[in-house]
Amino acid sequence: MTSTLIKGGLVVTDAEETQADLLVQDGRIAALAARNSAAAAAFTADRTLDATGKYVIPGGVDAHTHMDFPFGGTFSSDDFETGTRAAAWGGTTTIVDFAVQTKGQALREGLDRWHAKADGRCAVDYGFHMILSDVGDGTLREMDTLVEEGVTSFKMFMAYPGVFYSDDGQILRAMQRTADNGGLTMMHAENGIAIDVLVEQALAAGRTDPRHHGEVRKALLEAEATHRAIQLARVAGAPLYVVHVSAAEAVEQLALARGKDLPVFGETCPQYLYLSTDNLAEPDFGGAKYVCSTPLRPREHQAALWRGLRTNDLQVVSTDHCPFCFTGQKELGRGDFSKIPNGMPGVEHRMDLLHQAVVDGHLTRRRWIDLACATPARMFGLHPRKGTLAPGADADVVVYDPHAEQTLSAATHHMNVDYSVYEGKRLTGRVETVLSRGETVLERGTYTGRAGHGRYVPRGTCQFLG
Ligand SMILES: NC(=O)NCCC(=O)O
Ligand SMILES: [Zn+2]
Ligand SMILES: [Zn+2]
Repeated sequence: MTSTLIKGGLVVTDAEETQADLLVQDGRIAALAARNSAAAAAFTADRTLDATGKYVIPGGVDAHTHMDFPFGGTFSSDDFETGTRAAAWGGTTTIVDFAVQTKGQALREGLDRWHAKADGRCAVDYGFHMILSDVGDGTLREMDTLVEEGVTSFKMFMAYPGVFYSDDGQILRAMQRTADNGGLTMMHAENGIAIDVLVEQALAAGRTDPRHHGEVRKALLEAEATHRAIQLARVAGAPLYVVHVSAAEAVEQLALARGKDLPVFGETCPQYLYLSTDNLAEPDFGGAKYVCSTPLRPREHQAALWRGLRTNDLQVVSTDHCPFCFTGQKELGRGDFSKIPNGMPGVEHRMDLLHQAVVDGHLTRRRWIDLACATPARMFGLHPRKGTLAPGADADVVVYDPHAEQTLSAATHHMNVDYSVYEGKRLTGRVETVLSRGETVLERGTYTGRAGHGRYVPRGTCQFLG
């Protein structure tokens, strides 16, 4: 395997920023040395990448994607091949996707199915969480085996009754199991039973447009479920990670719990930071493009999310990448917003949108890398192999041009979906070159990766727990 010297850039990790050169050998980071030092002068490699004026950062870790995911009678439109290629374009070199337990099935069947979907098709490395949708004695026993195998996190849903929903008893049992086996419960925190009542009432009153999706999925019902999940986790003595937090009131619940030193963590996504209920109200059924759950909120919620990211009441930004084409998929919900498949595309743009947050003064550069690389790697047992630039780590490296200008558009993105939720949005900063385990998958804007390069990564347990 070729060795690569990345020279002249500003190396940014969650811990420090240094003018340093970085040597990659055999797929790993071999060494870092300060610019112009004797150690740097001694570096030799088969090829040199000039990163002058650029940042050299760890490859992104997106801990929340849904490739080829069944929802609302259809499947998300990116499979593992197209979705991980788009991830590579955007500087994300590891994804953690959600394998699904179908009702009546063993976890093993669901996990095997997800391995079959991904095996030999990925451009970048990947791991799996497991969605629990049928918690009984067998499922509880299987959770222990999965943790030992490297599937160390389990998503449960307080939403979607009749589909993925678990009741409080099932949630408590699964949490008790993780208290013993070291797993981490990831919670979709919305009161789905109450939401379904509001959905029924809205449809009966003729309120069928996409914007009503946002109106019935109330912030208070996200906050209530977040509060309940935290109390159940306390009773179980288990840690909790709340996914796709969008409501200010839910951030408040996380902050209260963290103020008590409870092992409670939270994730938000770029769509909640940049989009709002204004998008859900776009005419001619255009709002359907923005239907996801938890839903987009009124703009006022964004300040609480940015603050939560700064104060560490929220620790991770993932994408919840779950794209459905407008034509033929989102359209399933014309005349009934509850039939619009939930989810939106995003895996390609997370690193750039968070860099824009640095440009806009919401985050520091190191916090950008912390939220997008280091903390998701630690949260899901991948650090220091992933999420940082240190000797011995996988050489997942991005050369990032902080001055390049770009305009996001469906015409130029690489995700397999026929619209962009950020159509026309201008960003400062762009991924230039990407290495995945030392192999170049993107070189100055030309894709050089291949399906099958990406490997399955078994994970350890959450590294924030004592
Ligand atoms: N978020 C969403 O709308 N779709 C994907 C499934 C989930 O994460 O709840
Ligand atoms: Zn969810
Ligand atoms: Zn999701």
